[in-house]
Amino acid sequence: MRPASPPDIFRSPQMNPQRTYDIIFAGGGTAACVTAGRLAAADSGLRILIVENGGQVQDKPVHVQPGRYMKNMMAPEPGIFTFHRTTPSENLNDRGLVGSNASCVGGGGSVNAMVYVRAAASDYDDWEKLGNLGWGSADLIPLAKKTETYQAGPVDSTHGASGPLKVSYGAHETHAGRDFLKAAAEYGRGRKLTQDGNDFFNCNSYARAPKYIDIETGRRSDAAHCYLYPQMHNPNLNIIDHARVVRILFDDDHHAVGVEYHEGKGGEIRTAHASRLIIVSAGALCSPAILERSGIGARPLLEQHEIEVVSELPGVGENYQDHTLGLSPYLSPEDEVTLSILALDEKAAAAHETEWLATGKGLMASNGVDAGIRIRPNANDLEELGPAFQKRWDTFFSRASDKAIAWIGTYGCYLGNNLASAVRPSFTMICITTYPVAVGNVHIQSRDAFAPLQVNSGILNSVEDLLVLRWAYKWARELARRMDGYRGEVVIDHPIFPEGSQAACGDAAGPVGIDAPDISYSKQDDEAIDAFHRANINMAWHALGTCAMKPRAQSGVVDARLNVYGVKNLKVADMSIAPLNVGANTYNTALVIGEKAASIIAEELGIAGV
Ligand SMILES: Cc1cc2nc3c(=O)[nH]c(=O)nc-3n(C[C@H](O)[C@H](O)[C@H](O)COP(=O)(O)OP(=O)(O)OC[C@H]3O[C@@H](n4cnc5c(N)ncnc54)[C@H](O)[C@@H]3O)c2cc1C
Repeated sequence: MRPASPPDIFRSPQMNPQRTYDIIFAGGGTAACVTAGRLAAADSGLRILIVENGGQVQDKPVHVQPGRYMKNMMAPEPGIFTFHRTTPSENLNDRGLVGSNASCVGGGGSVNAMVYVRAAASDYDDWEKLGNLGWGSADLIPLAKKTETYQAGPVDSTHGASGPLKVSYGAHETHAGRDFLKAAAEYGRGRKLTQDGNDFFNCNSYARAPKYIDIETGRRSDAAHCYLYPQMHNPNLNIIDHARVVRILFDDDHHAVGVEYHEGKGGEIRTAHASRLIIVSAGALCSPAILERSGIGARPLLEQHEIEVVSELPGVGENYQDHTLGLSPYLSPEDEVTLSILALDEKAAAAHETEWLATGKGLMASNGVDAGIRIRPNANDLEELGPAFQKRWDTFFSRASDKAIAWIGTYGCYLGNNLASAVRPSFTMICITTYPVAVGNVHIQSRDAFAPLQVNSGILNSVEDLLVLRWAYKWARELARRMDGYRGEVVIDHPIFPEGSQAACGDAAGPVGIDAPDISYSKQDDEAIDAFHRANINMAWHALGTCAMKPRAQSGVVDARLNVYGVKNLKVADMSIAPLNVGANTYNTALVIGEKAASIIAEELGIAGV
């Protein structure tokens, strides 16, 4: 059935007075900006519309000044995130977690921590083995290279020289980053320092942490500013912001022909038409919701909400994965100025902003993350991880030497659950578990596009994931205790160890010696660590997998050309298509998916030069 009313899309001043587009993007986040930017640059005649839930970000300090990321984390400006409360789970002390996605042009890339970590080559090879021809590492690494101008070291077979995004170490190095690498070099535990921890193949070496910050300007380097906005002189490229897509519209032959969206929160419903293609790109939490509201999903769910079934795909919203985020803050010397100040003290932040405006340097040019390691256990570590982890190791990790069990790094500021603790200078050890066993799902609870989604994170449903967190907590604590700036633990953000425990936390006058014995943990101490994680752990906001690129018979939602099964002219392009997890923060992979989508679409539409 064709939509009845004609589209009305003249709201935005940038709008071109056209009523039908060639391509419409439902969601204007990371992948959408890459794909739309590439296509618009290659064919300026292509009529493209992006319908984005959030607002514009161009040159806004909260988005372009890297240090403002801290404020976004501790007290975000209203409207730049959509938060999703997950269903409480007994594995998380009956807590629901807070999932989030950015809500602005550029999506996660406009608000994220700018940490540059790339997947393992074997992650993409595993995707290809599922039947996704053209999605192996040999195809995707060149696309990762294409995204970047690598300012952090030599350009080589995986790092690019002329891509839109600038990647550097930034113009400000935190004490925590320096101390981490110094302690790691001496304490090491069999691991070495490397110049490049992000070549897709190297794993288990300490390294400086590159970031999506342009060393020349000190600005965040993101998909909106580097791919999309440079094309906005083109009147055929249009964005409607503050517009939430309700659903995709289909004709009688199941061709996607338009999108229906709310103009503003609860505002009028409008439609826009596309003659060639619609691309759902609303991120792993919201893309499945758009599909379900459009009649694509599991039949029982659609019928429950009285939605006409257009394509029965039970995999929509399933296979939801993320990483698990463990944070343990440590006290720094009293006189240390850390990034926390940018979130806590607007006057101080203003002074750092002035420096940033004049020089592009200083605290405001930093994301606070200067060192880390994609870590893989050795024989001793495996013994510590214990027999319950062994099967996971044997069946998953042992076969691929580039797969890490966690990324452990340091933030030069307080990141914990108790804002009041942020006033004392501190640094934080972060552990992101890379391939949790946990798999959850996300589904609509109503046809209303503003109704909360039902999100089951699955986090800590498996004991193996708890064991990795326990091991990583201890490992990170040993390193932290040897860092020059260590002055003890921020006790409230650590496990409550039993009275008399050798593992008890507290203030310290300074670091222990490099050769000091490691802390010995009793069985009760281990239980305290596990209890702490169940009560405090969150997800890393690296959602993926909910519109998985897999064969339809295996609960897949899109094929290797990103086409949604059972309908025509409809693709999905964002982190939701990742069929399996990647062992890294997900921005780099989202960019790669955007590039891959651009090349697939260009090929199909006969556009050269993408
Ligand atoms: C706070 C935070 C910090 C992070 N830090 C890092 C990091 O340091 N390094 C890293 O590698 N990764 C990081 N990530 C993850 C990374 O940013 C994401 O994986 C990536 O941006 C996902 O890209 P995407 O295209 O799949 O979706 P997104 O970039 O999330 O884009 C989806 C877009 O769709 C829009 N949308 C949703 N629903 C609708 C609708 N119904 N109608 C219209 N528009 C809609 C959203 O507003 C959003 O703009 C972080 C993520 C967050 C949230």
